Amino acid sequence: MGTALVYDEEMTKYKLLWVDPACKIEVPERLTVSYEALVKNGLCQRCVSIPAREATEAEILLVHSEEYLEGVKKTPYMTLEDLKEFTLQYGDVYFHPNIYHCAKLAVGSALQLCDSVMTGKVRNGMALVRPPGHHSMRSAASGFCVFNNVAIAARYAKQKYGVKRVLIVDWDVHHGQGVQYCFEDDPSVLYFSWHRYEHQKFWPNLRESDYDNVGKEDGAGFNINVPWNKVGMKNSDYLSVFFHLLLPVAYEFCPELVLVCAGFDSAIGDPEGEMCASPDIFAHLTHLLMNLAGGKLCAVLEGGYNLTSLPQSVCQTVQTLLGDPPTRLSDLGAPCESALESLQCVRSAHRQYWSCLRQAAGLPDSHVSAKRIRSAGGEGERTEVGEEEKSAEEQAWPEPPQRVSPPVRCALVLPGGEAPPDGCEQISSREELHPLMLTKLREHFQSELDNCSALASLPSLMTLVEKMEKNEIRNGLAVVHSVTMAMMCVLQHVGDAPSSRTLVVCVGGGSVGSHAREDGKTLTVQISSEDTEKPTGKFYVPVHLKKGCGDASGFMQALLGLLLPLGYQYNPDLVLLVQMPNAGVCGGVWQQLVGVLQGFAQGHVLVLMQEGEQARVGPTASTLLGDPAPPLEHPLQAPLPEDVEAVETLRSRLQSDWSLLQNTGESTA
Ligand SMILES: COCC(O)(O)CCCCCNCCCN
Ligand SMILES: [Zn+2]
Repeated sequence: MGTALVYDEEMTKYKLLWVDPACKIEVPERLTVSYEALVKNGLCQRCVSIPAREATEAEILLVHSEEYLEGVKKTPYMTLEDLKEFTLQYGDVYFHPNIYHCAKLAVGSALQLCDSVMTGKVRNGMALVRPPGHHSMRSAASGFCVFNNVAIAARYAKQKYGVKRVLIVDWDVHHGQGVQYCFEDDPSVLYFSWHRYEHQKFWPNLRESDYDNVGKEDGAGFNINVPWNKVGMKNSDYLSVFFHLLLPVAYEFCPELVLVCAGFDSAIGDPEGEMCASPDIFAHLTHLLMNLAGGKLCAVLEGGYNLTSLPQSVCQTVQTLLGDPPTRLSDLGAPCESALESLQCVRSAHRQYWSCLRQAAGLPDSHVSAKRIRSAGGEGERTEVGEEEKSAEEQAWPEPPQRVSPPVRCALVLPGGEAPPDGCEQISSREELHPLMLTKLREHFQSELDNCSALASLPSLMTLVEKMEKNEIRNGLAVVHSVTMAMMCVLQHVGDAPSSRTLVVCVGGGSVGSHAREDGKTLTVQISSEDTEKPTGKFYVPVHLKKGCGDASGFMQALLGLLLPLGYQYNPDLVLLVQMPNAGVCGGVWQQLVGVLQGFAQGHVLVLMQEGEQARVGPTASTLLGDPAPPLEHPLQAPLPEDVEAVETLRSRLQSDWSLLQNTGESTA
């Protein structure tokens, strides 16, 4: 299934007609440079083009009041003076004779996108629209917004398709107060927003944009505000909030549709955000949301005012929606102190609503200290010399690297005679194993080697690895006689390269062999129900879950809160995912794991399975081919206290080596 792109150049045909410093950044060129970049990068042509349409009045009234609509309806016929007069009643917004028409097209574009995804015409998509929407309220325009495109789309999806749970992720750098007001008492719509806040000193300067606004009445817990109290937030700050807050809650919420208020003023260079995240961060934010809701994701443009970083960010988002592998993010450091304080405040404010946030017993309740932080204005900040002097416009950043999709997406090594699933290539080679490799294997696997079939698939496996190294193949799956033998072969082969870094993920118990050396060429994370005898080290992380991989919530907690931060910070060039014999991992979680891991190493994921576990070849191959993992069962049970304890213990032990594991501020230590 494809990716929809909804765009109509009519929405470029309105602009600011008078002097207003607050509004001059919202220009038609925002849309044209974004669309032209999609065309230039050949992305537009790969999308399914869906026409915009005008929203009907009934659709607009899903969110807005009659009197507000009646007022806006008059603007096409207003003189310039009347338009100015009409505008004065609202904040940081302007009207134009054609803006009502464009606002209806913006809503209609979001609804067209929604229809295309909900009817299965496409898997996901993006609507490039203006005027944006997330600030507009039931009876008021605000912040360049006239109608609340995404809020209307959420109500529309619930009404027309009976969607029971909608997740709205607002990564725009401003708080979408219009969306918050719309759904704050509604438990069927989970609204998540991060936003520049600076202790209420930043627009729209609302007390209710702070982290302690968790929603009201039945909606308590379903409104998540992450205030950025400092500018200069980076990729690691954004990813930390995804790993330690948004993703665990999103998986527990188990949405049937994901809507993104895709504002790109949170990227580097933007005059509004003054943040420092690179445009390719949106490739990863999109990727991390794509396995929710069976992949049903609708991204609707909100803000973004730097005409260089905006199109780059739009292209990064669309390219991920199309299934291209995200770029590798290098030198991800620790989240900054201010981000950690905000993260900790939000987690503690929401702990009572989400079982995934239930911390290990006994950890200090950080709420009180957070109050102190808020009043004190949060000292102790990122003070790289020189960053302050540069204005947003003066910021420089590298063009995001090309994201090339290898000619073959997925290749399989299967036991003799088996046919590969549709869409996959099969690899079988008759070459002999390299003598040195044979010697190495004899050292460790004398007994197995007597069984001649033990070596059968290894030459093919080596060929597969070589093709991945040459980027001829993106990912692969091998069904072998012995996964530990195959693992050693692969690591022996890739280990020769000087700078190779392999993330080894072992699902299930059993010895992972001596490869887990401490030279940094591998980082092994083993998730199982066994207490492995190997001690935890910086490069060997045994995650002991009471029910091993059989318990979805424990596994997801380990995946999101441990494996993802470790993997992103390690930044491997290959991911080796090993299903140990009799791992007992439940299907849904396995496919989530296969899906999420493809965000690393430009998608170079190699899955090893043992003969006899063939049942999983089909589902694994479909996820490797880019099909979204099916949703986990709803509701996700609360993680076992022992599992919470185990993950927390590992995090506190490892976070000095792996700072992306941090999710609490020092200030409460
Ligand atoms: C949904 O609209 C997208 C948006 O969130 O980017 C709108 C921002 C309005 C910003 C209003 N203050 C501007 C002050 C000028 N420095
Ligand atoms: Zn914004």
